[in-house]
Amino acid sequence: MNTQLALQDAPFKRIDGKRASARVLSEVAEQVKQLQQQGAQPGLAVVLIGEDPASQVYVRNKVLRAAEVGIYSLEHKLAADTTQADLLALIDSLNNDPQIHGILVQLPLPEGMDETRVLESINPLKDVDGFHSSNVGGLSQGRKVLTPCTPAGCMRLLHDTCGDLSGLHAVVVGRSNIVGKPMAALLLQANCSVTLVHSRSRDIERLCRDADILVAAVGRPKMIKRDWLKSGAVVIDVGINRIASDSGTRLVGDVDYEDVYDQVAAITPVPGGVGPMTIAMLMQNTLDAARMQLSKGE
Ligand SMILES: Nc1nc2c(c(=O)[nH]1)N[C@@H](CN(C=O)c1ccc(C(=O)N[C@@H](CCC(=O)O)C(=O)O)cc1)CN2
Ligand SMILES: [Mg+2]
Repeated sequence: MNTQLALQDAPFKRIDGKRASARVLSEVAEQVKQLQQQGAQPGLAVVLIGEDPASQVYVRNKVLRAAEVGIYSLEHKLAADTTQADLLALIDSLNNDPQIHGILVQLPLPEGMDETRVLESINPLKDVDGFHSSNVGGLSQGRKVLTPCTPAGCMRLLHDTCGDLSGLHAVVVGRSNIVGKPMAALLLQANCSVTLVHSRSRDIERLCRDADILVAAVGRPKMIKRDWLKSGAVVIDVGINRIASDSGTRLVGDVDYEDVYDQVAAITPVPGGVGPMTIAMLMQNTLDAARMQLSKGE
């Protein structure tokens, strides 16, 4: 097989997630406007428990982006010592609120809360994170369901960069429920041959070297080096790792960007790659959820 990918209108190696996310947001804004002209208004509830500083930033950005695209949003900030019963009661009220089409509970939850129990309590039709087992199952069967935002954003970047992915060998590093597993399912749906590698895999470097597309989602700063990649691979770096620097801390991915740059056909930077796509795809999911519910008269 020709290992050099035919890249789609991609004169630059650096895959610009900010620019791609702005395109998604402007498409969503246009479609929200059309819904509004029919008298409908998509609504999103964002629930944050506790005071994790990174989560606070992500939630603030979600609410800001919602306002920009015309989605009505409500932010529910709960104290770190909120009981699980109170959180479940809030989710129940949002499940029954006809103005709310999307519900998102920011992760990670405070220690002691049962993440599975909480995520399973969200109405799957309003599950704009795509984490409910009904949506996870639907995704693995190739049904059209609400899909986790980060993997959906990675797919959008890959299609923009490579066009058709059929027949390519994709290696996903990391098997989390939020990224690794849904990413593997989406790549399979796009007709890739998929290898999912993880901390127990043997000879990870050899497996990675066979990748046409490599998606890194392990949370280990700069783990993937030049000699892990074949020449001309396309690399999507989902890692967001804060490391110490001269001026405090800085963000780096799971891939050693500078080291691999000459080896790859295209690569997402950190920051400015996958991250901005996560929130843009959340807006897309909220719009899709609203459309689904409005068409069912819910
Ligand atoms: N309920 C959810 N919780 C979490 C999710 C999720 O999709 N749903 N994902 C992450 C956090 N996250 C969104 O919630 C998120 C992470 C990163 C970014 C982003 O834009 N990153 C920037 C850098 C930002 C920074 O300086 O920290 C980038 O990579 O350019 C957006 C959203 C875990 N929790
Ligand atoms: Mg892992």
